[in-house]
Order: sequence, then C-alpha cells, then structure tokens
Amino acid sequence: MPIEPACTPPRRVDARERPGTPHDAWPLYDRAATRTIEQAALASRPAHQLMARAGLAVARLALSLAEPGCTFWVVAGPGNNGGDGLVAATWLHRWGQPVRVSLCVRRGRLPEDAAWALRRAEEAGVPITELEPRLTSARIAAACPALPQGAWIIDALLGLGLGQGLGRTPAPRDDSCTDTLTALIHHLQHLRRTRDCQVLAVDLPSGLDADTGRPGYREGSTPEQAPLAVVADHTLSLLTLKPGLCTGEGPHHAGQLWWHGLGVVPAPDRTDRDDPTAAPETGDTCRRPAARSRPTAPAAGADTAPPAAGSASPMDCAPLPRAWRIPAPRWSPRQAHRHKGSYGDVLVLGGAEGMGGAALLAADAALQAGGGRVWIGRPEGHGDGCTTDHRPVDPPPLPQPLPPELMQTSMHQLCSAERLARSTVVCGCGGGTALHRWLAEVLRHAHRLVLDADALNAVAADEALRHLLHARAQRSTGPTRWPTLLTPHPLEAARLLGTDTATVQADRVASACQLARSCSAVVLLKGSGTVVATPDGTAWINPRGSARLATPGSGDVLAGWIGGTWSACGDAAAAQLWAAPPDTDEKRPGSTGPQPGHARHPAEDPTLAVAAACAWLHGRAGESPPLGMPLRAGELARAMAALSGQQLPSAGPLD
Ligand SMILES: NC(=O)C1=CN([C@@H]2O[C@H](COP(=O)(O)OP(=O)(O)OC[C@H]3O[C@@H](n4cnc5c(N)ncnc54)[C@H](OP(=O)(O)O)[C@@H]3O)[C@@H](O)[C@H]2O)[C@@H](O)CC1
Ligand SMILES: Nc1ncnc2c1ncn2[C@@H]1O[C@H](COP(=O)(O)OP(=O)(O)O)[C@@H](O)[C@H]1O
Ligand SMILES: [K+]
Repeated sequence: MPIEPACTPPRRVDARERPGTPHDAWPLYDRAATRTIEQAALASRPAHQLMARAGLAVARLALSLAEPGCTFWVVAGPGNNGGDGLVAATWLHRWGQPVRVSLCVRRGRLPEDAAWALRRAEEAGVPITELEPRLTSARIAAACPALPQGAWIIDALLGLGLGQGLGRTPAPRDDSCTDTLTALIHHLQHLRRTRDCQVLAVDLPSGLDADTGRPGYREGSTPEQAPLAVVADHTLSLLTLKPGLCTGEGPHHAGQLWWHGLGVVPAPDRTDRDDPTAAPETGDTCRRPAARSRPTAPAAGADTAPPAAGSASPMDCAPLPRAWRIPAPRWSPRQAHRHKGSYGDVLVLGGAEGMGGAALLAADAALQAGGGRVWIGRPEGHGDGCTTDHRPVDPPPLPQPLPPELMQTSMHQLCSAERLARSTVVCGCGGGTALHRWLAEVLRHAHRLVLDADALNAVAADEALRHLLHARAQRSTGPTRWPTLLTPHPLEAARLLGTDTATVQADRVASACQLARSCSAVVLLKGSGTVVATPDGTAWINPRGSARLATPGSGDVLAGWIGGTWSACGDAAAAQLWAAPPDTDEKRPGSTGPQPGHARHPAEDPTLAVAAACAWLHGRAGESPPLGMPLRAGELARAMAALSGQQLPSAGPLD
C-alpha cells in the first residue's frame, strides 16, 4: 500500500499569536483522551494510515528545519513512537538525505504498525542498526553512528506509551531494552551538548509524562533512580497537543513546539480538518519539501473543506481536553471620554516591615496596568517594633520614596467596609504576619480580591479565614459578585492544600483545579507554565514566560498588574480581553449550554479573563531578550506596559 501523505505541513504552535487579533485556544488532551481519539481514528481508517501521516509530518519538519546536506540520526524505540521515526527515516532516505537508524528493540517485539514501518524502511534501503538490549552507557557510543557536528537527531524512543513504564518493577524482562533506552537518552543529550546536534522529538521528548510535564522515565526502570527525559530543541506533537508539553518542566524539555493533527484533530482555526476530497498521492510521488522552507499554515481555502455530511469523526467521541492553552489577549484602547475615576480604586495591602518593596512593586504595577487611583496600606509592626504599652507602631518608611502617583494611608482607613466594597484589593504582597489581623475584614468586604503571598499563608493557617473565603463565593450567587483570585506559587499552594511542593508540581493542572475547588476561587498557580483554574475544573495553561522571571518580586508585579487591570476593566469589560469563541461546539471552551464537563472560556468569567490575560502578558514580557539574564522586577511592569501598548489595534472600531 502506498504511504499516504499528511494533508498539511506541521504547525508551529505559537505562530498565530499575533498582537491584536482574536484567537481560538488550543485544546490540550491528556494521554487517556488522546488514546480514545487515536483508537477511534485507527478503527475508521485504512491500516497504518495514521503512522504514515505521522512519519511524513516528522520528516517534513526535520527537513525544513535542518541545514541542507545535514545528517539525520533516528533513534527508534520499542513501540509505535519508534514506528513514526522509521517512517520519517524512510522519507528522508527517499529524498536523498544521509540518514541512519538505531533501533533499540528486537524486531520481533515491535507492535504491528511499527513492524510495518520497519519493513518499509528496509525495503527502501534505509541503513538500520539493531542495538543489543542491554547496552550500557559505556558501550553505547561504539554501537551508534559517529555523527558530524550539527547533525539532527530524531528522538523516536518513547511517546505516549511511557505511562506503561511508570512504576515498573526493578526486574525487567531478559530481553528488555531498558538499559539501552537509558544509555541512548544519555548519549543523545551528550551529543546535543558536545556536537551541537539538534534534537527533534517525535510526539513527546522521550521520557516526558504527557499529562504532567514531569520527566517520568526512570533509569533502569527502578523507581528509586532519577527520572530522566530527553531535552529537545523541537517537539512535533502528534494528533493532539498534550498538557505536559506546556507546564512544569515540559516547556524546557520540548523546546519549540509543533503540532500535526494527522487529518484527525482539527487546528483551533479548523484549517486542518481531513480533506475527504484529497486524492492520495503514492509514496513515490509525494512532494519533497524545499530544504529550509519553514512549514507554514496552509493557504486560504486549502484543506478547509468540511467533512462530508453525515461522516462520523473520531473527534465525536473525544473526551474533554484536560486544559486549554491561553491565547494572546487583546488590550483595548482607552475610550476618549473616560476619567481617572472610570478606572476604579486599587488598594494594595502589604509591605510590612522589611518587605515594603513588595507592596511598592505591586502598587506601581497596578498603576501602570491602568488602575485609576492606587493606595498602599501597610500593616503596623508588632514584635520588635512594639511600643512598651504594646500598641502597634507604624512600619518604618518604604525603602525608596513613593512614586508621586501612589498614595499611602493607614490600614484603618483602607480597611473600612465601605472602602473595601468599592475597591479592587490586592492583599498579601510582603504582608508578613502583621497582615493577619486585617484579613477577616478584607475577606468580608473587599469587592474584587487578589490574595497573594502572606495573605495565602494566613488563609492556609487559619480555618476561620478559609470559611470567609467560601462565604464570599456563596454570596456571589446573587446579582453582586465577590470574586476572589488566589495567586500562589507552588509552596504557597502546597500550604493551602496541606501537602508539599513536590506533590503540587507532580501534577500542576490537578493541583490548581483541586485548590480552586477547595477554596471556591479562581487560582493562578505560578511557575513555568502557569495554570489558571476555576472551581468547576476548567484549567488554562500560560504558554508564555521564561526563567528571566525567576527573580524576587516578579510575582508581586503580577498581582499588582492583575489588580490594576481588573479595576480598570471592571467585570463587564474584562471579557473583552478575549475574542468570543467562533462556534458553539460544546466540546470547546466558551460553548453555552448545560453539557456535563462544560469548559469555561475566559470571556465567560471576568476573574478568569483577567488572570489569564495578565499571566500571558507577564510571561510575554519575560521572553524579551537577553534571555539568559534575569529580568529585575523593578523593570517588569514597564516592559508589560510597553507590550500591552504594542497590542493596541492601530485603527480599531470605536466602541
Ligand atoms: N498507532 C498508530 O498508528 C499511531 C501511533 N502514534 C505514535 O505512537 C506513540 C505511542 O505508541 P505506543 O503506544 O506503542 O507507545 P511508545 O511511546 O512507542 O512506547 C511503548 C513501548 O515502550 C516501552 N516502554 C515504555 N516505558 C518503558 C520503560 N520505562 N522502560 C522500558 N520500556 C518502556 C513499552 O514496553 P512495555 O511496557 O509494553 O513492555 C512499549 O514497548 C505515540 O506517542 C505516537 O508517536 C501516533 O503517531 C499516531 C499513530
Ligand atoms: N522559569 C520560569 N518560567 C516562567 N515563569 C516563571 C519562571 N520562574 C518564575 N516565573 C514567574 O515569576 C513569578 C514569580 O512569582 P513569585 O514566586 O511569587 O515571586 P515573588 O514572591 O518574589 O514575587 C511568577 O509569575 C512565575 O510564574
Ligand atoms: K519521542
């Protein structure tokens, strides 16, 4: 049977994030959902079609990324991920590229699709070496081809099948390829470091958990050994985009993310639907892509034909995505007739003794984000700062003069019920324990509330405050909402959940959802691949950001920026940060109706809208050059302001 070509080239996942345009969101399907879609697709299609498409998509991407004449080395594992790699090698070989394959399993153990791919590769004359099952790191280099500088390695060792390997017993079968797999992963990392080799991972960087973004492969398969996963320069995710590629350690391991739906899963803009009218080309006539012509979205009109009436799609049975990728938000220009009162009051409560800078950073960010009037309230000192009659004393002056636009007043004045009720309150940035005594009033009366840092620690430690948090949510069932956003980093989330940081990080999406549910609030779990979750279990992952943001105070800037944006937008306009979803498909966020598992679109929930938009902008600001250097929190708000300004449409409609 001829190898049928993929319908479209692979898609660069972030290619559509142009400023000022509305976006659909990428759904992120976990392993179980992907398997369901895959099984439905396999059942309704000719044998081997999906693997043929997957392998061709890999080959096309590899060739278009690599320098002309470059050598390709495909490392093929024991399952269908290896099969994808073998099909890719076959195409590269047919296109006259120097390609070698190292197969790390005995051929008799390959599953059916991969065995078919191996036969095809051998018929085409691809040079293939079968590696011994028990190769150690000391012997691996001699067993693998000597690669020239700058060669490309196609990592097809492990994909979605890794889950079966988790928790294996320490006694693998005699013919297990576990040792060879381990040695190969180490070897290709070594080549990437020492010979400037580029790694293109097929579906997932081998060893990465598709659901959580954790390295899940354990060396030698013993649970005690360190988890291991390939670090790739590019990853082509097949069929679905997986949450593990977007959060935790996933982005570090994945590198630049690409995606191909194999004609089964449509892209968010629906241009990748299977085109039933496309005539299958034979393997020999399939077009060879031009070297270094980067894959682009298909031309308008190509591959956009809807499926024939009545034709069932494997997507019909698709479970809900586990999460969604936050797309680029839209920032609207200020309307001409507005005045500063139109943008609301922001109260930043925090900056206790020794931590004044945190409140200052948050307040400055609130101002730059567009909050109308911004006040700082600092809790009084206790402990060493107490007077002899035990009255609290004012905190010492701030570390630097207050920016002239900011106002400072006493906590007593700011925490009156009436004042709190008409303000957006950002509480906890550098609050210390001194903040604790004010929190009950804040939770009872603040209109829109962002709880950060020490406010979260106080809630974690105080059951009564937790009850007040729930009470806010219950009061919100009426016409007036009392929305709350929690912005914990993983340790703060762990305290709130009564667990440890490692447990939170082990499954960031699940942790954020659990916390949102248990606190009846929207939760923004910070860190690489920030997760924004709602109490109903909808999770959005921020694809933006870099370790440039791993600097003290950058979380305070985010909290303040959220407060300023929320105050300026109000609940009604927050939804305008997002384009309305283009259709009413109930499996997509933004759909209406009572379907079970309905996922919330940011446009439906102002708290989610503001949190997701600000997380995106904060992350985007953290991607500015120079990437290797930290971005001081003091410079972050200005970078965010510049970016949101760039996103203003140059000539938008008057609204
Ligand atoms: N079918 C198709 O047409 C399509 C398939 N597609 C592709 O298939 C991929 C999924 O294929 P897959 O299910 O075969 O899983 P894969 O990741 O290759 O690994 C399974 C093998 O690894 C082994 N293994 C696992 N962990 C281990 C460990 N710790 N240590 C040692 N061994 C371990 C495991 O061994 P076992 O547990 O069975 O003993 C088994 O042999 C998917 O990611 C995508 O690339 C798509 O392109 C769509 C079309
Ligand atoms: N490696 C990273 N990749 C992406 N974002 C990061 C990374 N490290 C930190 N950040 C972001 O920087 C901010 C740090 O916040 P936080 O830990 O609260 O710091 P602080 O308390 O000092 O303000 C969060 O928004 C977090 O998501
Ligand atoms: K892989």
